[in-house]
Amino acid sequence: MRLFRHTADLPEDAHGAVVALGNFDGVHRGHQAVIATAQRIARDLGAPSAVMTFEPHPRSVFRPDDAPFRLSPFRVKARHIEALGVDLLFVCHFDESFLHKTADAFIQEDLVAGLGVRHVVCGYDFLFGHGRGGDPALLRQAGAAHGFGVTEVGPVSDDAESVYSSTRVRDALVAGNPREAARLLGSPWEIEGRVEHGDHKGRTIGFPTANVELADYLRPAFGVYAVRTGVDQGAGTVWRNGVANLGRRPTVGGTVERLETHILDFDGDLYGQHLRVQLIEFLRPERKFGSFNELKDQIVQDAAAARAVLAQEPPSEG
Ligand SMILES: Cc1cc2nc3c(=O)[nH]c(=O)nc-3n(C[C@H](O)[C@H](O)[C@H](O)COP(=O)(O)O)c2cc1C
Ligand SMILES: Nc1ncnc2c1ncn2[C@@H]1O[C@H](COP(=O)(O)OP(=O)(O)O)[C@@H](O)[C@H]1O
Repeated sequence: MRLFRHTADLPEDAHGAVVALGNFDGVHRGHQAVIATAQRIARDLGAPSAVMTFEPHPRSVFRPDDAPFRLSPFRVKARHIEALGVDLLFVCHFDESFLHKTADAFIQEDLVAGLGVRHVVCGYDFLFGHGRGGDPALLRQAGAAHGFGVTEVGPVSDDAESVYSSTRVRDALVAGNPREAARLLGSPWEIEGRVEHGDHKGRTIGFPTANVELADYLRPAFGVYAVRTGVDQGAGTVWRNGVANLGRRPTVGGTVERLETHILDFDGDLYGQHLRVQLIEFLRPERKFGSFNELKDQIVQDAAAARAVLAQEPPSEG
């Protein structure tokens, strides 16, 4: 997959694509249906398949005071989209000037003059342009005038006939239900980040933890999870079982919200490395213990519980 952070001066072979448009936060099953539709049409037309997305997420520009809500920061979103087999990824920088661009100007400048789109695919509820003035009907009109096709993908639902949405995934995670989130996403939800130094206390109780800041990530239910950890190593990602605490660590007077993972049956230096942590099952809420020793006894039990849960899980992929 080739990545472009602009829509002007594209190489000739990046023109004329079939482009799926959207924010695609989480790249859940509904998003995957939109992207798959673009890929199918691209195959039929013999054109490249593409995704156009917006970064930072428009909501963080419109409502900067909202609590963190991201399911997939850009790096993770791009990895998911690449894994689907998309040829081109276009990222529009969603800044003040982009925010003021009208829907017509976006179509004219970015889709037509910039990308020379062959066909555009979007979800039924896709709104774009200043004041959310653009919708699929406007795209269809513009397509007829400029000579590109438009396909609107209707709501995609699960067995319970509920429409897949990023909000549903967020609600499941906040409710401490990572299995439901994984069902909606098609794979376990994960947090990814660089391993940072903590207080170096974990190793003194036999449970060193690789610490990752939560940054812009949505805050799921605080507590202890059975997890899979992934480290990129040349040929691919090596997945290992782990047990993690997500929260503030009230026992040691912690204030920063972070994810701390103890990797089972592992000993190695992870500082500075990129760690992927998939939340598989919620084991218990975070608690304030009377002493560090009491916490240690609980962690021994948490590790055993995680081991039992993960022994039943299929291997992680990707
Ligand atoms: C499985 C597990 C469960 C944990 N549960 C809690 C908890 O319930 N409450 C809490 O305050 N800290 C909890 N912690 C966090 C520990 O306080 C933390 O790992 C310890 O302070 C070491 O921190 P360090 O990485 O900065 O050395 C947990 C850690 C792990 C690995
Ligand atoms: N099984 C393991 N799980 C997680 N980290 C481990 C493990 N074994 C060794 N480490 C290393 O130890 C570090 C964590 O040790 P710890 O004493 O908790 O210090 P810190 O407070 O800096 O996290 C990790 O960042 C990693 O480099």
